[in-house]
Amino acid sequence: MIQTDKFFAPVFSLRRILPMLWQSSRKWTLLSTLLMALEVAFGLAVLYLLKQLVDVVTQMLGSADTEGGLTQVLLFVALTGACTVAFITARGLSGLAREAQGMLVADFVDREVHSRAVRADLAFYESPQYHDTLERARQSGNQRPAQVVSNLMMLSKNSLMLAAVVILIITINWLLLPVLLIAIVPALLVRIYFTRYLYQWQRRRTQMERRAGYLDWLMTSDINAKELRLNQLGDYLRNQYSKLRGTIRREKLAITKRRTMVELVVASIASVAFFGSLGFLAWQTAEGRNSVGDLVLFLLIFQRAQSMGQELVQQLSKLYEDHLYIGLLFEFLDIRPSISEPEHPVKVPGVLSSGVAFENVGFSYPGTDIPVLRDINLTIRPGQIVALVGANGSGKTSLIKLLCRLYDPTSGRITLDGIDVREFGVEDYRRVFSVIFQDYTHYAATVRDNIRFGDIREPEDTPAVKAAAINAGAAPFIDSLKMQYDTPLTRMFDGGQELSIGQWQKIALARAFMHRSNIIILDEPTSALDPGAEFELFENFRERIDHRAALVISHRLSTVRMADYIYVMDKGQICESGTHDELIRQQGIYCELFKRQAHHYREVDAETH
Ligand SMILES: Nc1ncnc2c1ncn2[C@@H]1O[C@H](COP(=O)(O)OP(=O)(O)OP(=O)(O)O)[C@@H](O)[C@H]1O
Repeated sequence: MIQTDKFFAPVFSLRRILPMLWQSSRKWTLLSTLLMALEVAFGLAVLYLLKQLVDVVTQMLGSADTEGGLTQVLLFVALTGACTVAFITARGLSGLAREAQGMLVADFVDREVHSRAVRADLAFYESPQYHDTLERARQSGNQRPAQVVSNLMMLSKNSLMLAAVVILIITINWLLLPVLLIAIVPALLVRIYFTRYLYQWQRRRTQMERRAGYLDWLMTSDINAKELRLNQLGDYLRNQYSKLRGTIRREKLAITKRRTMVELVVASIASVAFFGSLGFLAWQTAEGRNSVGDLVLFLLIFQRAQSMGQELVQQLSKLYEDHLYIGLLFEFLDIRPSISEPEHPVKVPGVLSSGVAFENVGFSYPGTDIPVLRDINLTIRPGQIVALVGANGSGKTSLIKLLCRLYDPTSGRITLDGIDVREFGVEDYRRVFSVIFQDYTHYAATVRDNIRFGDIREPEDTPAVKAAAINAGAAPFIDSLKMQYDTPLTRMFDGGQELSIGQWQKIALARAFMHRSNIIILDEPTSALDPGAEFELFENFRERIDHRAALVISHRLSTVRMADYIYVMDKGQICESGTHDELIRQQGIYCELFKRQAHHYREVDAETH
């Protein structure tokens, strides 16, 4: 039963492929099917006419009316020629239709992959399994779905043609049939065995291929170029890369070698079978038990049957291979976000009344049982500026990820105006926030788009872009750029300009200011800003963010000081909270940190006074 299931498995994957084809290229699918049918019809007609031709010639050899026979022969030759031309035309056009269909389907598959990729949980991006699944989906290729159907059509075509040829061969001598099977079946089994073997090998080697890809990126991308040169890592990385590729190459070559040897043996057996039959038939003809016409037909047909059989074998094994690889694509397309939409989403309030609250929130990253956040209770009220302070790895960024619902808490809950955030539609809820993360993106796009991406619903010429740039302190340097807001950024494409890290950070800040959200979240927003720029930003921060609520993470306590309320985190927990003055009075971790940072400034003050 399992074997039957396996055998028909490629057909089952069709259930998912056919709707895909229909959705992506209805017209070309119909056209290529029609042309393929014509190709089969003309192909069969050619075979039939060929048989008739041989019969007429054989009859003519034994009859006195050579002239009448000759006219008939010429008629069949002309008909066979015409059908051959029609066959070639149909074959050419159906190839064209298949190619057009293939391109459309490939684009459709790409769109599907991208749609899953942009909706997948952040957790997928942060796990190696996700990268493996994506890499395999990519390996499987966006052409596969179209290939499966085209192969299936070719398979049906060749099966029909082969059936016709087999009938012709039986008319010569039925004993030739097992010989034909010997020529075809072992080759099929060998192909299928090696297709599966190679597939399993490739599955095992996904991580190795990805590592090689990663090393290639390290050696060739601009981001790493500086470090690579100064640390002289080039040769080391090249060696690592060569070693990996060497292992992959050797293993693959070993499989190919084995396959070639086995295929050689199988092909030799098929040849022996063919020449054995030829000898047998020649002997039968010499003995007068077969006509010369039969021998001619055998020579014409048997080789053709053998090559058709080989094509059939190739298509069957290709179909099997496509089925295996398309499974990888479906594996990726079946990824569903675990951050799910509620069945009846509650509308997110336009104006917040009590704000956001963490209630006894605990969290571990998926796939680990190490608690990154424990027992977090925290509130951000409308209009309030809240700061989050803590050592590296204390859980500040993780807390933001939870707040924006990039992850859901493992325990406790987060509420917005008292409602559990899981009751809101995900996208609606995320619109409450505008965020800049530490590792914000440098888009290879114009300055305008880099800012407008904060709220892509705004039109291209929105004045909000300039307003955001002014608030972020980015406007002066943007005005000095050659094409101001239309300057393309990064050196990835022609005419692009690179910015300094601090300038990029100002652009990212402007992007966060662009979106008219209720709460602005800034994760280390001033880490690359010069002290002057930082001072300017926070001097009238409340006006800059239009009296909205803000959550600011910073290691610079001079920044943190202006917050209305401060939470201090340590090892995943909130260990202190209060206003700056309250925390100083508590004489705890915050006070200690503040004193240490202030100490350096006092020293300078003392020296200069
Ligand atoms: N994707 C992840 N999967 C598993 N663990 C993670 C992941 N991201 C972070 N962590 C772990 O969670 C803990 C908290 O990390 P987090 O980035 O929240 O700290 P942070 O306070 O923002 O640190 P920093 O000040 O260095 O930015 C760390 O121990 C880190 O190793």
